[in-house]
Amino acid sequence: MLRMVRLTLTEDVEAVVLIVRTVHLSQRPAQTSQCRQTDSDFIPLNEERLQRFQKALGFESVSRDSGDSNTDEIFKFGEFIIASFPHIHRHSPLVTWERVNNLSLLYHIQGNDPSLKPYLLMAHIDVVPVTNLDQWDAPPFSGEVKDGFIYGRGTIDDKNNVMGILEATEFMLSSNIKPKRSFYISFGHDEETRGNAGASQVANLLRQKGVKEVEFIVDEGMTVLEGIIDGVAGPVASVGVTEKGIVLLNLSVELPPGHSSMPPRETAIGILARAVLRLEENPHPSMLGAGVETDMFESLVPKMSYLQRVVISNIWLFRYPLSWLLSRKPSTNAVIRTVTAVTIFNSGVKFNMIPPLAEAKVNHRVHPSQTIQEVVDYDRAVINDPRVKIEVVYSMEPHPVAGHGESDFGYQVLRTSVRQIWPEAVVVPAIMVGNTDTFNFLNFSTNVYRFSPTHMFPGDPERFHGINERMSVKNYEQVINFFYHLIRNADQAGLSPVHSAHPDL
Ligand SMILES: CCCCCCCC/C=C\CCCCCCCC(=O)N[C@@H](Cc1ccccc1)C(=O)O
Ligand SMILES: [Zn+2]
Ligand SMILES: [Zn+2]
Repeated sequence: MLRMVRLTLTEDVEAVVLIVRTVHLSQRPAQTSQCRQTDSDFIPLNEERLQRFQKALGFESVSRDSGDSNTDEIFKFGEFIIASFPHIHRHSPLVTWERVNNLSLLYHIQGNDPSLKPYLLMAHIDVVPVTNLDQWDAPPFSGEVKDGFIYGRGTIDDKNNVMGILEATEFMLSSNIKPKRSFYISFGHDEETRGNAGASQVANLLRQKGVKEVEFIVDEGMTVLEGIIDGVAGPVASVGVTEKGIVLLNLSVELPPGHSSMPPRETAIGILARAVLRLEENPHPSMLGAGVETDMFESLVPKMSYLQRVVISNIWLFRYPLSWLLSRKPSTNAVIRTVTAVTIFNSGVKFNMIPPLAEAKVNHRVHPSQTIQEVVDYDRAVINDPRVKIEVVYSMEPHPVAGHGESDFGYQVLRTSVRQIWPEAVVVPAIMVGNTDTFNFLNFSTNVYRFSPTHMFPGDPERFHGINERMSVKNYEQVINFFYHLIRNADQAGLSPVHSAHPDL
């Protein structure tokens, strides 16, 4: 249906008559949720639980490169997990668990209703290395609490999710609560190198066990964002319903070496530098309006002003100014286009020698509305220099889009659980801008969600793989309770009105 709307855009600009799509987004029903109101609804972050998280952060379970990781520390972290959660690992008859490939972990928690399809919770136990040690406000493997924040590599990627899932499951089992729906937990040990020794082996093992399908999958991913999307106040829980593809390119230029006193007009370094500059100066086009990000912006409408609503309801019309606005911040830019990061640049042998070879590594994260081939073709056209050799070292197409409607059970379980922890949050489908271990499990379900219950404010996205990775003590309590609610909600057949899990949350 179409209607005419008269708008005043600014005081200087005459009122403009626009034909706009009628989207009564402001009148959409409030999102609903449910929660039991009993003592067993809330898991307090007592000293014991906080200390367990701090100890988990103490393990230097670092993955540097494929085949180059601190396997001793990863193993010890696994031992710590096994020793710290007695109901999961020893007392409960509902749980079976095993080490996979020595370092990863797989659990099965038996529900009492075999007619319900199980689901899968995922996280990873490895972390990326630490850099810029002198700029950390607390040592990165200390788990030190400073001004209400727990510091350490892994606090947001991904020991928060590992420990949150374990605390929630342990609490449930120790409270003698038996789930109706069975679930699996997979903790991979090489996510940070995209290796095939961790989650990929867990997936193989599940297949060997005869598991063909799960109801839904939740892995690390997008987060609860506050103050990060310009013009949107309050928390926005962005749930990755798809994941960007990835292309790793090797660019190289080979030219004959020689004496630096008689240099050629161009060197391999100069040619490659120009190619890299062209890539940076010609970003891939905005895909705004072509996919999930449209659903995301439309779901944000309850948090928007009238003018913003008009813009969002008519992305087809405001695509260019909106793309320009979103492009200004790396975090929002990542949502609307394929991004390009030149991550490694190598060349040169000696001060007085013309280099025989220059190489650069380019890392693209591919928007779900594009294909790997389109990205490589675009790069080739932009570089426009046959002397630059372009090789695809690794690639993965963007993931399919998971259901995110009213009748998509997994999405509704997530949405309900988020609203119990953050009652004022709007839950929106989003594109996961980084990559996860879920690619190993895409054959098990079309309902794959990438979401971490991490509450992020401006400046926080940079902490991923960065300096001063941290999580507030309050947020860690929310993480535990989010997973606890998720496990309980997965047992519910339907949805009913929202209330928060605990007055303090
Ligand atoms: C309008 C919406 C605004 C969106 C703002 C986004 C704010 C940031 C929130 C979440 C970002 C999540 C990104 C973190 C990714 C974590 C997982 C990870 O690090 N995976 C690795 C996997 C990998 C890939 C290639 C080689 C080795 C490992 C990654 O993606 O780099
Ligand atoms: Zn991660
Ligand atoms: Zn990571």
